[in-house]
Amino acid sequence: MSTREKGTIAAVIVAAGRGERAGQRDGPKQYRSIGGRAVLAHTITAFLAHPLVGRLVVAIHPEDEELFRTAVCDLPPDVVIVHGGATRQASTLRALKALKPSAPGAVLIHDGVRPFVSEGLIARVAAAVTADTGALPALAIADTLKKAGNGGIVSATVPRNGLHAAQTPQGFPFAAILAAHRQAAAEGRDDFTDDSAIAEWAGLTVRIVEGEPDNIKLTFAREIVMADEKLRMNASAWPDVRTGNGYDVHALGPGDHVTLCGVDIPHDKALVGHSDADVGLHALTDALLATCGAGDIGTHFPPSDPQWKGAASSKFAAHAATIVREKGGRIANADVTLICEAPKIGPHRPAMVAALAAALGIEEHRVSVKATTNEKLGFLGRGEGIAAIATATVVYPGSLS
Ligand SMILES: Nc1ccn([C@@H]2O[C@H](COP(=O)(O)OP(=O)(O)OP(=O)(O)O)[C@@H](O)[C@H]2O)c(=O)n1
Ligand SMILES: C[C@](O)(CO)[C@H](O)COP(=O)(O)O
Repeated sequence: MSTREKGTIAAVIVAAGRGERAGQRDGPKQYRSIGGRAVLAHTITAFLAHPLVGRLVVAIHPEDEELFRTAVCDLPPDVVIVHGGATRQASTLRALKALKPSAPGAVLIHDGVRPFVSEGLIARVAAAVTADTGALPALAIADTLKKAGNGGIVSATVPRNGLHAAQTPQGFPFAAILAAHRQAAAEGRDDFTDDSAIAEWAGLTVRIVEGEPDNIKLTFAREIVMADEKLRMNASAWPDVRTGNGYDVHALGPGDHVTLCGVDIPHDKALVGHSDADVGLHALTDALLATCGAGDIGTHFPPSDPQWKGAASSKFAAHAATIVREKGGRIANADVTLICEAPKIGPHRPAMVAALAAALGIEEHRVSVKATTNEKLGFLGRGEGIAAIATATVVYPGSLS
């Protein structure tokens, strides 16, 4: 058993198959919707949200680029996408090669079509990988096993003692599994249905850890239907939707432009602040952090820290969005209201929406920017400053603790 630090394990998700056994009328199974999201989006979220997982590589089919972009639209930029090969084995090797430059100590290899992988299972497999041992989650066979001959006639009852059904994620010391895959490819072996089989063939010890009955592989159409029903039932039982709000104000001083919601607008004054003083992005950063009790902007970017002097505030909002995602959250809506007498916000609204969506890694239809004056009342009305309020709505899986 090994103790692992946060973010030190790499993961490969193979999702380049054609899903022939599930039927292809509705497209490849990894992009079919279960509980309102693509199967693969659920799987990727489970790994991105896991504290131990640092690097992530996803193997997709070259023809699925568009499907992938639509299904998994808020992917952090450091996730690597590779094109898979003709077999699961070939797809895995391509993904492992993409990980080589980052030289992780250990890697978990998972089927894109096992969307119910749990945080506990990922942790259990990761903990069982050592410098010279792989780890395989598996369940002891519960049914009596029959061998059938011609015409479905039973030819033998196979003793089930010691037999297990293999699951993923399977974990390995990275260099050893990459070498084993390379050796298998060099020797023309393309018949391995899982990575443990390749490791075993190459002489690496693989230890079984307890798998999970819920961690099913969606192989046939009926399993996709059942997965959808299960998620819909869970969601109607308790959707964990959280809202957070934020407020910020900065004084106006000498200058020739203001930066609001990521957009530079010519003005006869400038906002005064340690960073670029973008009140819209500051309020939104606080709103996002508030959805998961992660403090406020000052907790993460103290004004006393010289590295944030003049910083683009999009960095702050992007960091808050990463924290939300690490906790498994999906940003459903981000809403900012700017309060000022001038400059006029309307003409810049589309650019602001685009800038906020890009900073948070979400679609533009989830972003709203509004503006109002303060009816010439108070310090805002006298043009001494600009304020912003923001509301963020985030959907977290299960109950956030
Ligand atoms: N050339 C391939 C074949 C499979 N896979 C992935 O390996 C996992 C194994 O699941 P499986 O049910 O075998 O997927 P398919 O090969 O797509 O299914 P089928 O055999 O029914 O066509 C899936 O996530 C699949 O996308 C892959 O990345 N590249
Ligand atoms: C890797 C795997 O999911 C472990 O159970 C399985 O071996 C994939 O095999 P399949 O033949 O492609 O279903």
